[in-house]
This record gives sequence, C-alpha cells and structure tokens, in this order.
Amino acid sequence: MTSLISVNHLNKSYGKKEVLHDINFDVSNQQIIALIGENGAGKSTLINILLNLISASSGTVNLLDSSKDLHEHIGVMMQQNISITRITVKEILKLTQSYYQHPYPYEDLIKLAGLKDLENSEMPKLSGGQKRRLSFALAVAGNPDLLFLDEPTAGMDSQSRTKFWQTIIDMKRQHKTIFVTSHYLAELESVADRIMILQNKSINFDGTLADLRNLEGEKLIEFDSELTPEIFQSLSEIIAFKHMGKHYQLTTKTAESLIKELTPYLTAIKNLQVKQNSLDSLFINFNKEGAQHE
Ligand SMILES: Nc1ncnc2c1ncn2[C@@H]1O[C@H](COP(=O)(O)OP(=O)(O)OP(=O)(O)O)[C@@H](O)[C@H]1O
Repeated sequence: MTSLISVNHLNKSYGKKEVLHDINFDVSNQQIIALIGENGAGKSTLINILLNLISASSGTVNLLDSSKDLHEHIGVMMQQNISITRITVKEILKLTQSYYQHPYPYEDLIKLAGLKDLENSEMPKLSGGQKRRLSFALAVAGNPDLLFLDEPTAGMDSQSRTKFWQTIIDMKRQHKTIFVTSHYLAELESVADRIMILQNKSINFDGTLADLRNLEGEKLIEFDSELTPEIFQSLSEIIAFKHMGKHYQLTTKTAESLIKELTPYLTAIKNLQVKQNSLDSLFINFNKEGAQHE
C-alpha cells in the first residue's frame, strides 16, 4: 500500500514548552484513523504540522507522493468554522469547487453534507451545527484523497452526527483516507480502523480497538441489583465502578475472579452481562496508567 503520510522523529516545542516528542507513524490509504488525546495533548498541533500550517521544531513529515499537487488531494476541516457575510451556501461551495480540477459533483456534495434545504441561506445565518456541515462540504469540495477532520461533529445534533459518520464510512469506500480527531469516543469506536493515542507528548498507542482491548485486557460486568453500592465498590477485582440507581457497571481485568467475588450476592443480582469495554473507558484507564508512569 502507498504511504500517504509519513512522520519521522517529529518534535515540537512552543518556546521552552515541549508539546510533541519523537512522533513516528505512517498512514496508508483507505483507512479511518482516529487521533485521540486529552485536552491540550497536542492533536491540533500535530495536524497543523502535517498540513504545514506551523513548522516542527525537528523531524520530517511527508504527505502524499511528492510529485502530487497537495492542494488538489487534501481536504481540511479545522476546529473553527469560517463565516463570510453576504455569500450563500451554494455560492461558497461553487466558488471553492472552481479552484479544483476534479471537484466533487455539486449535487452529490450538498446531499452528502445535508445542505440541500440550505443552499440559498447566507453563511452567517446558519446554526452552529449547520456551519459545521458546511465546513465539511468545503473540505470535500475538491474531491480529496486525504481528509483531515478536527472535531468534526462538535455542535451537531445526534441525527446529524449519525449521518455524518455514515458519510465518512461511505467516503472510505470511495478510497479516501480520513484522519480525524474527536472527543466523542463512542462515535469513533464504531468507525475507526486505527486508533492513535497521544499522551505525554508521544503516540503511546497505535493499533485497532481490538488491540487496545487486548492490551488493557478489560471487561465490563453489568447487572441490576437492589443491594447498596458499598457492597460492590469494595470488591477487590474492580478497577472502575459506576452505578445509576439499581444499574451497576464494574470494570475489571479478571472477569472470572470478579464473578467469583460476586457469587455470594448472585441471588440479589439480575441481568448479569459480561461485555467488551468501550473506547471511552479504555481511554480513561489508559490515561490513568500513563499518568502513573509519568
Ligand atoms: N500557539 C501556541 N503557543 C503556545 N502554546 C501553544 C500554542 N498552541 C498550542 N499551545 C499549547 O500546546 C499544547 C497542545 O495544544 P493543542 O491545541 O495542540 O492540543 P489539543 O490536543 O488539540 O487540545 P484540544 O483537545 O483541547 O483541542 C497545549 O498545552 C497548548 O496550550
């Protein structure tokens, strides 16, 4: 497979503050890559360096085949929406398309971004979620091979989010590669082929969700019970504990041992289920462990 992004020994400091340290990775085509990390971990900094919007302190970044015109092949949706007065959705999209040799067909583009009913609305009059959808359409307008999306669904309602991720899966089927950052891990969980965790200035995990589950070896045990939370909270095999009323959610690395510990209470437990842990909890626990090693 061709390497679309290749990053080697990349470092970035703002003044004396080091933000990225020895970052190395390659991205090949037709993948959805999720870059995740806590606020301030350096995700936007990394994307800005990849896009050559800011410079690295040291190291190298190669994007696409060097013979290609990057402008024609890369689409970008940054965290901030742009807004221009007295220009409609249709006008800005048509204008943007005119800068590209092989733009995404206009009718497909507005359908894709769910903007058909807003074609004649002026940019500043769009709601936050609608502006986000327009930013996405602008990123796709040139029909790029490689898309960078920084917090794409921030401000979108739940229906728009679901539709948005379905569109991203469709784009992957059209042989596009998508590099995305988001704090909505439940959404990324169902679409990402590859997860990269940026923590303590470095990429400390790079693999699939299954790899992360194997690494962390965590399982969720869920059940309903009338018993008091103190009973379950004191079990020795749990690493995280949540309850909402009678519904309990325990995270453990040793499901069998925890079920043994629960045995005395089984008559007061209903709907017991052992589940795979979510990306959200895996990420929280990964970060807790990372903080302990700092
Ligand atoms: N222009 C700048 N000058 C100085 N420090 C900066 C600058 N831009 C970012 N930083 C710092 O670099 C660190 C990484 O910021 P960055 O915006 O890359 O994080 P992020 O992971 O994208 O965060 P978030 O999830 O909140 O968007 C933060 O500590 C931030 O304060």
